[in-house]
Amino acid sequence: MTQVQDHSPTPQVLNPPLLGISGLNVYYGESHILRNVDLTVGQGQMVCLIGRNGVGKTTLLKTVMGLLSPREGQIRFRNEIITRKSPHQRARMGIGYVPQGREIIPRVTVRENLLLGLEARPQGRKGNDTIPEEIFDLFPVLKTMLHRMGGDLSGGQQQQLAIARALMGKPQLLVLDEPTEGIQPSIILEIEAAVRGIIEATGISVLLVEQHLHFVRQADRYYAMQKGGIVASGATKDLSQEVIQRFLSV
Ligand SMILES: Nc1ncnc2c1ncn2[C@@H]1O[C@H](COP(=O)(O)OP(=O)(O)OP(=O)(O)O)[C@@H](O)[C@H]1O
Repeated sequence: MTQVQDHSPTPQVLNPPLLGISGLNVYYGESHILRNVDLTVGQGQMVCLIGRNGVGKTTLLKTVMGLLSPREGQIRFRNEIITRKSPHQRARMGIGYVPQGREIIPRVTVRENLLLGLEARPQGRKGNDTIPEEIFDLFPVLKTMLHRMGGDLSGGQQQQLAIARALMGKPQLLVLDEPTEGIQPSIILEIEAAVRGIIEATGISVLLVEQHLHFVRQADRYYAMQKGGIVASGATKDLSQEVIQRFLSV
């Protein structure tokens, strides 16, 4: 397997990473899915995980969120070992998650979907919670739809709602699983711009699974997966045609 040379400074040298994954091995039953995965996300960094279908990208994100338990390895967040913490604990520590398929609740309003995101705050929800204006600055379309049912929104609008809901918990790390899957090209650009806008406005970090090259290029660094292992990594500005052709379906 070719290893792509990584000449960018490792984030650990500059700062302790916000998220540090080492030696992760994850199984579904006896199927060995993730193999010795190491990955870091620095403070304020956007990191993109690329790879073909079925290589284990979603499995890795689910393990970061605590939805799957690794057989071996360690996950650190803000310098604390979180490998055995529950998804709920991780959310309250500051990891926001937008799963593949978005998981918008169809029969409650957009407003209520957004307020559910407050459950991830350490103090949970109060009776008189409101939606901060910054959410609508990032996703103006949601302001006009607050009283619509979540299920009545288009795919692109639901994706924006899912990201906005995750931001309601004020995460330090936002984990996004293929936010542009099944979404029309003009809306992909809006989502891309919003994710960049979130990083610029809040300084949070992003770990993202993505297939669209234009979006991948917005990230600072990439990790490429094959058969459950990381086989290449580096700065996205150095993404070669070879890596693009091997790991992205462009
Ligand atoms: N619940 C499950 N039980 C058993 N095997 C599973 C389960 N979910 C996923 N797998 C297998 O684990 C492997 C990795 O799947 P995963 O969804 O992590 O891949 P992926 O890279 O995210 O792909 P995609 O882009 O298609 O979502 C695949 O071989 C898949 O068939």
